[in-house]
Amino acid sequence: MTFRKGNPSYVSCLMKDVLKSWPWYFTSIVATIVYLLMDFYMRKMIGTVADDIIYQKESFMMSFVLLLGSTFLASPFHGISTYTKGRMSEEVLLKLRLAIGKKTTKLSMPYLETHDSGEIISHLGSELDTLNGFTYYGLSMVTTLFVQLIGVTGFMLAVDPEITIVFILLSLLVLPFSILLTKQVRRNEKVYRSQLAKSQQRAKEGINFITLVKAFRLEKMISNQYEKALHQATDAAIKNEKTVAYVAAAGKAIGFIPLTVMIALGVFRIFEGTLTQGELLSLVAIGGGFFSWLQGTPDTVAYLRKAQVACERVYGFLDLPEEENGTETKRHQKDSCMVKIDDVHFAYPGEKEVLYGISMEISEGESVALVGASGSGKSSIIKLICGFITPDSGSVEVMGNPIEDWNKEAMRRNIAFVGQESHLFPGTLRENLLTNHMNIEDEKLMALCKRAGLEALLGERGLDGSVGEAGFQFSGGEKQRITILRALLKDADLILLDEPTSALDAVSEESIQECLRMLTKGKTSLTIAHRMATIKNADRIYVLHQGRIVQCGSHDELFKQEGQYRKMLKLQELKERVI
Ligand SMILES: Nc1ncnc2c1ncn2[C@@H]1O[C@H](COP(=O)(O)OP(=O)(O)OP(=O)(O)O)[C@@H](O)[C@H]1O
Repeated sequence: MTFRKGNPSYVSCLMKDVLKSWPWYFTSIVATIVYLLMDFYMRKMIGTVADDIIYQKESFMMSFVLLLGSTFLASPFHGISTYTKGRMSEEVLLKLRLAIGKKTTKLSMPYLETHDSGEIISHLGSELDTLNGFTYYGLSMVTTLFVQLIGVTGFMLAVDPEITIVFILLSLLVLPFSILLTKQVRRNEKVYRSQLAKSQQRAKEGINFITLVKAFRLEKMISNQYEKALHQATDAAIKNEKTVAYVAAAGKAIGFIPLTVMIALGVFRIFEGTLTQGELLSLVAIGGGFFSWLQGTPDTVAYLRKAQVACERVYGFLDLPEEENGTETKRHQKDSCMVKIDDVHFAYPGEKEVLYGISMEISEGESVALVGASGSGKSSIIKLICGFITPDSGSVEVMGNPIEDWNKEAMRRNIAFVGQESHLFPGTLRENLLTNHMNIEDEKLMALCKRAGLEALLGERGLDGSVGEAGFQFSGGEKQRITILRALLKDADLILLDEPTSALDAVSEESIQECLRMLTKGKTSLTIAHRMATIKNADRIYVLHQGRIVQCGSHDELFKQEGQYRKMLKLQELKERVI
């Protein structure tokens, strides 16, 4: 996709994309121009045939053949113009859809965490539809405007210069009038688009979190928010419809002036003997056709303004800064520290600092744990290692390379992550397990699934059975075990676990611990754990308190110290005894 960073003229970006489909675009323009010229010629010939009949000229047959010939010849060009316009629009649309999809995966995490996904859905939906309409109708109208003007002027001038000049000057009054009166359409369209996006987001939340919505009886809240956004969108759309209606009505009223003046002048000239009835008929046919086209301009200009907003929103989205990526091709430097974080300070945009001078190391093959109260910054450290967030100061090295030098996709190929919530993608069980397009024999895959306690599941649907939308058909424990197997099959060098058992009960947790042991065996791992018992065997434990590392050591070392670790352990033991 072509777009220039920071350039507000996104319409020119759309034009560049249109020009990439230049064979279709130019064919459509040429076909439209030929069609228009033939149409004007045909209109002119109507008057000539009329005069030939009135004055019983011998040229009647010839004029009649020319009139019929131009009518028949014009039609295929109209067909070619329609097809090529459609073809070009679809090509542009496909490129934009692909670019939006790709962009979504490249946006920075802070952007995705702070923006509604409804925005992205609206870019892919109604905004692209508007752009499609623009490339199909609007663009050819704008591009052929001059041909219309020149064609009309030329053909009419050939009939009668005086009437032509009066008619064209009066007709052109409609253009500035349309541009001025449709100014506020753009403002309302912006409100319409953003509120529509908001309503789509609310609807999506209602569907995605249906269990939560029903359990907490949030239906009313969600539907109120949905309705409010939808009403605001509709209000803005209605305001626009009103403006367009006023402008269209006024355009029609003003529109009759040039036509009436032309007919009056023409009749006067017929009586004067300086114009024939046929010539007036030609003038009315050409001018009338052009004028019905020009009368539609208020609608067209309003539509172009809407398309401009859609263009700004779609290309503005494509112009958003992407996740920072190193340009060098880095590889995992064996025998170097897997992770080295040195004096890192970090604050989320517009928030106060959440990490204060964090320093930690994870050597190859080590199993390291991170513990701390909720909100102490554990997940933020994982995001730092994955390159989802960038430190404000200090440095992060992953697999022997400064994180800013890594191409993030290449780096993450070496990292497997299991988070607090598991998610299955629509598709088969096999597709959910083999994310790296790797070839693994079915027997081996089945054996792993059995070890992970997924035997019953396999029996029912096999590896190629569908997991359903978002894995709704699976229990939390089953989904989490599939997620862990997915990480295991990735065969990554570094395993990051962010409380993978926090959402499960003690019984499910036990079955998952076995999967986790399979996953981390012989690998370097960093585990965030809320149950202290699960990380007792870690080589090293970092204790985080309000964004700072306050203790570091093995379980035995930390247990001997009077500190945060011991406090947390005692608190948990107490809780478990009460339970
Ligand atoms: N995207 C974000 N934007 C702004 N603040 C954030 C964001 N993500 C986390 N925070 C804040 O940063 C702090 C640390 O959050 P973090 O998720 O790292 O803590 P945590 O120790 O993993 O917590 P928990 O155990 O509850 O998951 C918290 O105060 C949190 O509110």
